[in-house]
This record gives sequence, structure tokens and C-alpha cells, in this order.
Amino acid sequence: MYPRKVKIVDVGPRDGLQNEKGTIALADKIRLVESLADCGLPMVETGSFVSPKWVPQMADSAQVFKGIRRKTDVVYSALTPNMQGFNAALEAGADEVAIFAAASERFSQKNINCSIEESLQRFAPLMEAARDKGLRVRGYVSCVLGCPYEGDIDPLKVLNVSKQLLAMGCYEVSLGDTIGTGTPLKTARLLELLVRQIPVEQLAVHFHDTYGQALANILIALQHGIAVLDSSVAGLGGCPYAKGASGNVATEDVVYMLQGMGIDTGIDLDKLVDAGHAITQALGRDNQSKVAQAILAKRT
Ligand SMILES: CC(C)(COP(=O)([O-])OP(=O)([O-])OC[C@H]1O[C@@H](n2cnc3c(N)ncnc32)[C@H](O)[C@@H]1OP(=O)([O-])[O-])[C@@H](O)C(=O)NCCC(=O)NCCSC(=O)C[C@@](C)(O)CC(=O)[O-]
Repeated sequence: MYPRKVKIVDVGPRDGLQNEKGTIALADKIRLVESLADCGLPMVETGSFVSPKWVPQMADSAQVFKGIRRKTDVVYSALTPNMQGFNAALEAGADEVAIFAAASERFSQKNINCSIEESLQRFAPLMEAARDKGLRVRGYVSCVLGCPYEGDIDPLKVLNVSKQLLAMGCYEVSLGDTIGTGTPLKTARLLELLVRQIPVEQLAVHFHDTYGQALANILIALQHGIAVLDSSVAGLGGCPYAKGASGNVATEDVVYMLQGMGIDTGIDLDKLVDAGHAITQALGRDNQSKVAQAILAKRT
């Protein structure tokens, strides 16, 4: 009924840190990526090559990529909105890139300054360049279960954008509940529609935990056969263009739940708790992971 093995993509160094207002030392960013890789995570979203005017915190992504000690079995990926970002990511040594579209017109305008249709046109040359270079491209769809500007989103819009990203050559689409308003019932309705038309191997889920629904929604995703989950160590994060959006579901909480279900992730939970503790200490932030809080309390 559930997948036996699940791939977790930790997006903490990108989605987790992009919204931080204060300066984060380059060394802390590098340490975070390296420590996540050391936990056994197969993929770490390491940075983003977007306009530094739009997202200043990601302005040093090239230095992060260049500074990390790499493990050969880990994919270090980057977010790229256009050719400029793609070229910079390639130059910095990203193993793969992700393009990001939305199921909401207004969010698309706020986030990347163009319509959904224009964003897809912008991605076309990037997809061609990636094909030429043999680089895999992941696709994101934001606002799949609600938009900060439009409210409810028609699941058919999510289906439509997802299919277009896959038709353009993305190997997988990650479905973003950007503001965390999804509930299990809404998630089930969306996924029932999607898995009828898209091979489940091409779907991933990306839940923010703003309303505390993320683990319940992940369980629904697993029931639909989805075996790729995005999360962020210590529950870091938030989208700068979605007011009030809190962090992604905490990786520690996801790993703990999956371990309890007998699902293999290949991740060392104790090391993960250490990684989350180190970055929250560096940021001077509370750790949002309940599991990390419990394990850390037990240790002392
Ligand atoms: C897409 C743009 C660039 C369009 O922004 P624009 O202003 O329309 O772009 P432009 O092409 O007119 O260029 C304007 C300026 O930006 C520069 N520029 C242009 N492109 C780049 C680039 N790649 N890297 C660096 N600089 C760039 C370009 O060089 C120029 O510089 P200027 O001449 O003014 O000095 C902008 O809107 C942008 O950067 N947006 C990024 C927004 C973002 O990163 N949002 C957060 C990530 S999405 C997210 O969190 C959701 C997700 C993925 O996690 C899933 C979920 O939870 O839903």
C-alpha cells in the first residue's frame, strides 16, 4: 500500500534559508549542505540562481556550490528561473536544476514577474540547453492547494501546468503547497486527479507546515504511491513571495514517521538532528521539528 523506499529531497539550504533576513555566514551555508549530505540524504537543494534583488539571501549560491566538499552519491541541485540562472548554475557546478512555475496566475506574477504561460516560454530555451548538456531538470508547481492571492486553486490548473512541465522534459514535478493550507481531503482530491493522468513516478510533494497539516498530507501522498518527498531540516523556511508561509515540513519529522512505518529512507536520524541543531543555533532560531526537539531534550 505504501512505497517501500522513499527519496527525501532536503530543500533547507534553498527554500529554508531564502527567506532569512539577517546575514548568514557562507561557512554556515556550506556546513549545512555538507552535514545534510553526510546524513544520507540523496539530494540537497543547495541554492538558487535568481535575481539577488528579488532574493538577496541566495546571492552567494555560486560560492556555496564552489565551497562544498562533495559526496559522489549526492545530487546537489539549484533553482533556476531563466537562462541567466541556468548558465550561472552550470558554471557553479550544480548537478541538476529546477524550474518553477505556479498554478496561480497572481502568484506567478508576484514570484517571477510573468504569467504562467510566459514562464513556460522562458523555460523552453533552458530545457533545450539542459538537454544539450545532459542535465536533468526538475519542475515545481507552486500553490497547488491554495494561493495567498487567489485562494482556492482548481486542481485542473495544477494538472495542466504539471503536464506541460513534464512535456517540456522535466523528469519529475514537485507539487508545492506553498502556504500550507492543504488538508488531507484536499490533498487526496488533487492527487486522485493527478495520478490518473501522470505516472506516479513523476510526482513529488512539497508541503509547507504552516497549518500543521504537512505530515497528514504526506501520508495521503504515500497512499497514492508518491515516493519522493521534499522537506527542510529543522522545518526552516518560507517563501518570500507568500506572506505568512512558514517553513517546509521538517525532514526529521518525516524521517521519524517513515521509520515508524518501516519505510526505508537511508537517512541517519541522529545525524540529521545534529545538522538541524547546528543551523538553528547559527541562525538563532527555534528548531521547528518536534522530533528534533524531543531527541535533543532526551539527550540533555
Ligand atoms: C525571475 C526573475 C529573475 C525575473 O525578474 P525580472 O525583473 O522580470 O527579470 P529581468 O529579466 O527583467 O531582469 C531584471 C534584472 O534581474 C537580473 N536577473 C534576471 N535573472 C537573473 C538571474 N537568474 N540571476 C541573477 N540576476 C538575474 C537581470 O540581470 C536584471 O538585472 P539589472 O539589469 O536590473 O541589474 C525574478 O522575478 C526572480 O529572481 N524571482 C525569483 C523569485 C524566487 O526565487 N522566489 C522564491 C523561490 S520559489 C519558491 O520558493 C516556491 C517553491 C519552489 O519552493 C515551491 C513552493 O513551495 O511552492
